Amino acid sequence: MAGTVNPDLQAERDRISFEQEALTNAIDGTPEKTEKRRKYANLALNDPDFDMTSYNFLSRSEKYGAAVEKTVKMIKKIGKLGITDPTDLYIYRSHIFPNESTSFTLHADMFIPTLMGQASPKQQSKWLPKALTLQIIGTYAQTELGHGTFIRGLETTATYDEKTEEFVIHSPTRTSLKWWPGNLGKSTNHAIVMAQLIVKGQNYGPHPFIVQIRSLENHMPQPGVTLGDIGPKFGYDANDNGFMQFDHVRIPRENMLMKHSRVEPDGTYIKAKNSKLTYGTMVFVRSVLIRDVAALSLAQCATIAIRYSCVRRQSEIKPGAGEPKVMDYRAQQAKLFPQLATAYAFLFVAQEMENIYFSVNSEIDRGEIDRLPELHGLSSALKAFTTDWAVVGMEICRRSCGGHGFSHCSGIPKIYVNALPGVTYEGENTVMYLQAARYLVKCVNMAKRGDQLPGSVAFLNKKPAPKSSITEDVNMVDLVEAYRARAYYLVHMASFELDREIKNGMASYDAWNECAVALVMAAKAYGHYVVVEAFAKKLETLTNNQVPASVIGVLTLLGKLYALHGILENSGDFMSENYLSKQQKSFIYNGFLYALKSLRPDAVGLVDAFEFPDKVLDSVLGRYDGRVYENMLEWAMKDELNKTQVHESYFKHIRPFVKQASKL
Ligand SMILES: CCCCCCCC/C=C\CCCCCCCCCC(=O)SCCNC(=O)CCNC(=O)[C@H](O)C(C)(C)COP(=O)(O)OP(=O)(O)OC[C@H]1O[C@@H](n2cnc3c(N)ncnc32)[C@H](O)[C@@H]1OP(=O)(O)O
Ligand SMILES: Cc1cc2nc3c(=O)[nH]c(=O)nc-3n(C[C@H](O)[C@H](O)[C@H](O)COP(=O)(O)OP(=O)(O)OC[C@H]3O[C@@H](n4cnc5c(N)ncnc54)[C@H](O)[C@@H]3O)c2cc1C
Repeated sequence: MAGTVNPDLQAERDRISFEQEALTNAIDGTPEKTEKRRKYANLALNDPDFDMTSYNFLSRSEKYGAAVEKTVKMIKKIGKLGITDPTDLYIYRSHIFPNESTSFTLHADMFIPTLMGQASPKQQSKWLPKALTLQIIGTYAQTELGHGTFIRGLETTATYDEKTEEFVIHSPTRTSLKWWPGNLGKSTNHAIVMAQLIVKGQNYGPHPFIVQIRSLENHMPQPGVTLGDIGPKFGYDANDNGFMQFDHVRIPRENMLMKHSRVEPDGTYIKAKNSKLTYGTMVFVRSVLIRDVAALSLAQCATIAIRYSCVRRQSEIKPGAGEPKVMDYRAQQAKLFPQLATAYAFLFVAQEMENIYFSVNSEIDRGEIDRLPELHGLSSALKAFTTDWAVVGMEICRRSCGGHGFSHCSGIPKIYVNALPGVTYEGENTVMYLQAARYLVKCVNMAKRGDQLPGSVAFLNKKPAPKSSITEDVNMVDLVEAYRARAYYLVHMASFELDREIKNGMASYDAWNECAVALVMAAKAYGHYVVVEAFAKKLETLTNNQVPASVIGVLTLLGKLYALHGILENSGDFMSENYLSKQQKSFIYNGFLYALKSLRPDAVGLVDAFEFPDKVLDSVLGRYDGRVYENMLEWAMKDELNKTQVHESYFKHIRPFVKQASKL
C-alpha cells in the first residue's frame, strides 16, 4: 500500500527505548538549534521551485548546468527570505545541494572567509559588500600542477613594481599553473591567488592576492589569463575544478590582502606577527569539515545501511525458521554499529572543535596568537583522523548493503565520492598528521621543561598509570584513560625515536623523515584520544543538563562501543608494555558484544534521530518508509538506456554483425 511504512521498519520504530526528540537536540547541540535546523531545512525542502531531481542520470555538462541554475535560484531565494546568518545559510544550502557542490561553494567557503581573515579593514569594506552581494564571485587558487602540499614551493609570482605601484602576477613554468581550485573552470570571475611575493628582488614567500580573472560583462578570461576545467574526476562532477595560467597580469598594490603583512607604496615590506596567519582559511575549513564532511557523510551512510538492513531479509539463523532481517546477524551489527557510534563521536568532537576555532580566532582578532599552534595541531589531527575513518566507514556501510550498495540507488556512492576528497584537500592526511606530530613533539619538550600545556595537549603533562584499571564492568572513565595512556606513550615514543636519531648524529630533518611512521601513529593516537574524550565530556554535559536518562543510557552505550571498537582494532598499541592485560582485553571484547546486543533494538531510532530527509539521502535503500522493493524498478526505469526497448547500437553494430555471421 502506498504511503504506509514497511512493517519491518515500523516494528523497529515501535520498540525504541529512548526519547528521540531529546537525542536529536543533543545531536544539534540545543533544542533551539534543532528548531532552527528544521526551519531552514523545511524552507528548502518544501519549496516547489527546487525540484530535487537527482543528478544520477545526467551527463557531467548537464550536472554542471543544473548546479548553476539551482545555485542562482537559491541565491535569489536567500535574498527574498532575508537569510544572513552563516549557519542558517549553510543549513538552507545543504538541503538544496545535498552532498553536492554549488557553483559558488568556493566563494562561500573560502573566498569570503579569506577576505574576512586576510584583508585589512579598508580592503574588507571595499571587497566584502561586493562578494556578499555576488557582484563578484571568487575562488581560492592556491594549489598548482606541481605543488599542493608544499605551499612554500608554489611557483606563481607576484612581483612588485614600485613605479606603477602594481603587482605583476605570472606563471613562469608549466608546473606553476593553478590546478584544482573549485569553481574556477567555468563559474568564477575573481580569485584569491596565493603567489610568491617578490619585492626589490627579495622573495618573502606565499601571500594572498585578489585577482579579477574574467570579465564582469561577458565572462571571457581577462587579458593574460588562460582558464579551463581540469576534466572528469572520481566524483565532484558538478564542480568545475579548474586550471589557470597568468601571463604578466598587473593588479593594483591594494589587491594584496594586507591584514597580517603589508607592502608599502615604496616597496617596504611589513611582516606579519606570525607568517602562518596567512594559512588561516585552511585552518577554518579543516575545523568545519570535521562535521560537515566527515561526521554527516558517515551518519548518512549509516542511516541508509541500518534502515535497509532492517528491511532486507536473507538466509537463515535457525534452520527452517524463515529469513531474518540482516540486521539480526551479529556480524552485520559488528560492521554497522561501530559506524553509527563513530558518526556520533565525530559530531560531538566537531562541536568542540568549532568552539575552540571560534574562541582562538577571536583572540587572534585581538592580536593574541599564543593558541595558534594548538589550533593548528588539533585541527590538523582531527581533520585527518575523522576523514580517514569516515571514508573507511562509508565503504563498510556500502558493502553492508550487499549488491544494491554498489548501485546509485543506494545513495551511498554519491555521498562517498563527495566526502572522499576530504582526505586530500585542505591538506593531504598524512601531511596533516605530521603537522600535528610536529606540535606534539614540541609539547613533549615543553612538558619536560615543566611548562603547563593547554587544552587538548595537557594530557602530556601527567604520566599515566602503567596499567589500565579497566574491569569487567567497563566504564567511560577507564576507557578515556586508556586512550590517554596510548596517546601519551605513542607521542613519547615518537619523540624518543627522534631524539635518539639526532643524538646518534643524524640531521634533524633526516631524523624527522626516518621517524615518520612513529610520528603518524602518535598523531592518530592523539586524534583518537581527543574524540573519545569529547564523547565522554558530551555525556557529562548532557547529564548535567538533565537530559532524559533513556538518552544518556543509549548514548553511553554508543560511546563505549566507539571506544571498545577502537581498542579491538588497535589492540597491539593498548597491550604493549602490558598496559592492558589479556584478561582486560577479554573484558573489552565482551563489552563490545554486549554493546552490539544492547543497541540492536534502538538501531533505527538512533539513525532516525539524525533526521536526514529522504531528499537529502537520495536513496531507495535508505528511504524513511522502507519501501525499497516497490521503488527500485521505478528508479531504474529513469535511466536513458530504458527510454527505448532496442538501443540504436543494436541496429548499428549487433544486427549487421549477426546477419553477417549467419551467412558464414
Ligand atoms: C558556522 C559556520 C558555518 C560554516 C559554513 C561553512 C561550511 C563549509 C562546509 C564544508 C567545507 C567543505 C567544502 C570546502 C571545499 C574545500 C575545497 C578544498 C580547497 C583546498 O584544498 S585549498 C588548498 C589547501 N591546501 C593545503 O591545505 C596545503 C597543505 N599544506 C600546508 O598547509 C603547509 O604547506 C604545510 C603545513 C604542510 C607546511 O607548511 P610550511 O610553510 O612548509 O611550514 P613548515 O615549515 O612545515 O612549518 C613551519 C611552522 O608553521 C607551522 N604551521 C604550518 N601551518 C600552519 C597553520 N595553518 N597555522 C599555524 N601554524 C602553522 C608549523 O607547525 C611549523 O611550526 P613550528 O616551526 O614547528 O613551530
Ligand atoms: C576535489 C578537490 C578539490 C580541491 N580544491 C582546491 C581548491 O579549491 N583550491 C586549491 O588551491 N586547491 C584545491 N585542491 C588541491 C588540494 O588542496 C591538494 O590536492 C592537496 O593539498 C594535496 O596536495 P597535492 O595534490 O600536491 O598532493 P601531494 O603533496 O603531491 O601528495 C602526494 C603524496 O605525497 C605525500 N607527501 C607529500 N608531502 C609529504 C611530506 N612532507 N611528508 C610525507 N608525505 C608527503 C602525500 O602524503 C601523498 O601521499 C583540491 C583537491 C581536490 C582533490
